[in-house]
Amino acid sequence: MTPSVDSDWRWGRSAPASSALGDWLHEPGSLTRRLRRHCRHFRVQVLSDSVLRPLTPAQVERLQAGQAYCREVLLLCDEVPWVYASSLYSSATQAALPALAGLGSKALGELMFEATDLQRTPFDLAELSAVEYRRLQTRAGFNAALSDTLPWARRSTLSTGAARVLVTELFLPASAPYRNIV
Ligand SMILES: C=C(O[C@@H]1C=C(C(=O)O)C=C[C@H]1O)C(=O)O
Repeated sequence: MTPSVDSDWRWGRSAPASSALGDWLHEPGSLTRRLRRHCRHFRVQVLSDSVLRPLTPAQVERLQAGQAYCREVLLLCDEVPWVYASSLYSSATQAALPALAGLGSKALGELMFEATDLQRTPFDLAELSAVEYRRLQTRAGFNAALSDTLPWARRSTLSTGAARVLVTELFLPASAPYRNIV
């Protein structure tokens, strides 16, 4: 696997103030839990769950050293893709949180947000260009047509005990933030 493409997105953006988009991008709780409130049927589609190599220097810095695993999913609301998410974690995290290996179609958040000591770093935001979005779709193997607004992503590191997971979430064009739904 090549390093995850989100490492070269233009991070560090500020979300539009007092907007539905800003509200979703800064959701501190489980995104899965919030999405479920808007869907009759919610599901996780696993796109890939594999060993990632080589790591980019930025990823080595944010993760513990050693081998890294990358899980990529789509979160679907009533069969419409609303979020693309990638989760990067090291072999040390895999050892500290063995349930990560067998997640399958269970949402990562339903595991991580059970932890009473869960901590989250501040959100880093990016607005993707049409080229970056198309490149991600091609590599990750999903199709969710762009609309008239460019999609926004957030990333932060979730940690519990010795486990730490770098979670990147991209709100896809059909999702609530772009339809002024909170
Ligand atoms: C971290 C969460 O889990 C969600 C589900 C994910 C998965 O199943 O891989 C990844 C990122 C999140 O969008 C959450 O619910 O906040």
